[in-house]
Amino acid sequence: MIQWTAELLLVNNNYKSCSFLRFPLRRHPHILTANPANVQHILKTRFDIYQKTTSFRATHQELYRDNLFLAEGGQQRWRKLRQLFGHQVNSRSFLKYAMLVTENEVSNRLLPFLISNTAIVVDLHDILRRFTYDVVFRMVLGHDLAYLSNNFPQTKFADSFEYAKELSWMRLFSLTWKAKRFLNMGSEKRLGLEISEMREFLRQIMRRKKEAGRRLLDQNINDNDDFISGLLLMNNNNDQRDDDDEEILIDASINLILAGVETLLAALKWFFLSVSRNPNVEDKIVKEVKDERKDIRDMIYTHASIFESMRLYPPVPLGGLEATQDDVLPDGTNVNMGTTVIFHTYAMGRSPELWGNDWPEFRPERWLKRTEENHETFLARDSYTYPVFHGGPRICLGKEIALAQIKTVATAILRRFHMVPAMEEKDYEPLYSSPSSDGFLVKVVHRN
Ligand code: HEM
Repeated sequence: MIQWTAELLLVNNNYKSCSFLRFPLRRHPHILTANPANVQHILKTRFDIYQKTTSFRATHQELYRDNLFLAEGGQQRWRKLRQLFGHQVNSRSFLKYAMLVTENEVSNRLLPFLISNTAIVVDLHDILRRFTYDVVFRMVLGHDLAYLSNNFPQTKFADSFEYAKELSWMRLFSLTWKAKRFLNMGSEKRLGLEISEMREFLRQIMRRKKEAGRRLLDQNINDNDDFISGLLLMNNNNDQRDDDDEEILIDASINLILAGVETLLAALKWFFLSVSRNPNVEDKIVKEVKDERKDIRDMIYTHASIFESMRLYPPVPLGGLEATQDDVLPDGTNVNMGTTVIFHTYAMGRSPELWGNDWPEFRPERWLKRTEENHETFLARDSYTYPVFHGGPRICLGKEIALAQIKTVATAILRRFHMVPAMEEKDYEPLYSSPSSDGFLVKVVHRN
């Protein structure tokens, strides 16, 4: 679906929006676009009249509930939640904590795991999936899931989380989900059970956090700067919190875990895949990350390579927003109220008009420029030409953290290991952490 809609846009319709794509049996028409001016229009200029789609909100209501992701942009509730999340996510203590957790998980779990599994074929997708759960869960709740380990443990939370996500998505393609929900049967019954399990797991952690009076959950690391502890701290009367507050904190955790796990996993997975397919790029990254004089922030070639892999393989390939009023896009396309405008991030990353005829090449150099003093610097693009992290008032809140985390993992791994793909090239598959994913098989080889 991602590939053929991208071709539809880039090959048949070139640069214009196409409004003929109507999904059968759906009441609302969809417009596809790969035009940065249109993207800027819906994400920023007319932000107030473009909302999360009615179908997405209906199908994902039980999973996200009335929290940041589904709250309508422009409305008071979203603004309040955005401010609350933003205050916490962008605080210095949280950033520091997020990086401490990432470094800790890399050195204590990921690297030892890879060391004990060198020279055999492993599924990097599964390893990174477990790793990202551990990192994000700890960042959000200060709790150690211990999901990445040599005995590949099951974790009820991750299983329920992934089923709940998949079943919510499947509703978009089902004509009978509302009837099944009413009758509480089949996939709807299962969805209800998985969400309850997930929430109960989080509820127990919340209670332990409160009971412990925010004592450290993990003695190895200062685990009280996590996202939820920060929110609890904002309210001095923790003990007075009632069950409603507890449910809101559970909603907030689910929203942040959903935002972080899949995207980080997809970004890491496709980064390693792209690098392993491009030995010239890998050599340059290795040279940079092995240079002991360089701080991680100065590793701009690695930084550029991360942006380049997300250009070709964006963790979130499409963004769709529904018009709440009639409108006209900058390229002249009429948008009737109720129409969903989909901006195609994946297609945009493959557009010759935006990236030149060498767009299929994995070439981090396109993100670098030389200054007059002959220094190489990073050449950023605006977030409407490169909407990988969304753009406008609703831009990804975790962008800076995510980039620092990807860089930390990338440098730690590539400094020591070379990943040799042990499977045929596969197509881009945007179901990032689906339990049914057939993985990314590699042989982990020690450098030197
Ligand atoms: C490479 C990694 C990441 C990418 C590519 C990414 C991309 C995105 C995108 C495209 C959106 C908009 C989604 C939508 O509204 O439909 C978004 C929103 C968001 N992201 Fe990220 N994200 C990443 C990592 C993270 C991480 C690690 C966190 C958590 C710390 C995070 C937190 C959020 C939040 C809270 C929102 C919702 C913002 C709002 O609705 O106001 N993201 N992200």
